[in-house]
Amino acid sequence: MITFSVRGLRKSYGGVPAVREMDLDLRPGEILALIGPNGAGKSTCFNMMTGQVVPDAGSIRLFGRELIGLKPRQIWRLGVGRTFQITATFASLTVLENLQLALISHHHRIRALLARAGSLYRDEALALLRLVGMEPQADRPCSILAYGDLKRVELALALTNDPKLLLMDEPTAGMAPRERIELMRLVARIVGERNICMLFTEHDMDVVFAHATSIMVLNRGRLVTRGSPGEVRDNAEVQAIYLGSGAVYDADAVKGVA
Ligand SMILES: Nc1ncnc2c1ncn2[C@@H]1O[C@H](COP(=O)(O)OP(=O)(O)OP(=O)(O)O)[C@@H](O)[C@H]1O
Repeated sequence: MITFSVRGLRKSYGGVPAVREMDLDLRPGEILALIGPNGAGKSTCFNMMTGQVVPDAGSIRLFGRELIGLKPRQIWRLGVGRTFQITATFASLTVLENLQLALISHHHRIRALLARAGSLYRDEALALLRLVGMEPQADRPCSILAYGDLKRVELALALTNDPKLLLMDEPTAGMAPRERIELMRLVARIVGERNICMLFTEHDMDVVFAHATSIMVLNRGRLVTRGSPGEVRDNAEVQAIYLGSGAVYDADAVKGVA
């Protein structure tokens, strides 16, 4: 069964192609890394999938339903969850309140918010915080959280719409190596348990090769290759792109992956 499929996706800015003819399929349980040097087109792909950028051509389907033409909010409601490179929580609200707010929005209950704010979706919010290991910090303001903890709150926020596809834009950026491993293990567990699929961009090759089940490489808007971590590691064009771009491509990062 295919959860998410993209065909012939294209986007140019001022006549300059940012993404040319992108195709991909995602199945439940799959964790696909979208990698490539700066300017390869990764963010543009992401933004088209979430409805923030309108493609010039192509098709983006979730369970066969066309997403192009829908507003970001409609796409979110259909089950595409997203985290951002920059953490996007309300700093003055507590961890629990942030989760409740997202759940209130998901259940179309913003108007009821003023009347019964404190108790709305509290149990559901606590369950999601438990899932990401943040329940003990539920009552702390987000502004005083450690960065890694904030990323886990963000992951919980991305799960409030019960996503079938989770999009994560550089999920581990700014995190310490140990925190990166922990976050990605948590994500992999959630993807497995909920039988959903995940697509992520990432500059850290340690994270990509350790956690992706498949990898897609873009360069200047063009698909270079797609395959298992082992296949991508051995691809001569991929090695040339990374060595030529000056981007970090640490051969040790992929040792033992085949
Ligand atoms: N809003 C925009 N207007 C004009 N050009 C854009 C716009 N957004 C992206 N581009 C161009 O499209 C190309 C792809 O950019 P994109 O941000 O998708 O790449 P990326 O792979 O995400 O890069 P990075 O790793 O640096 O985030 C680049 O040449 C970029 O300059």
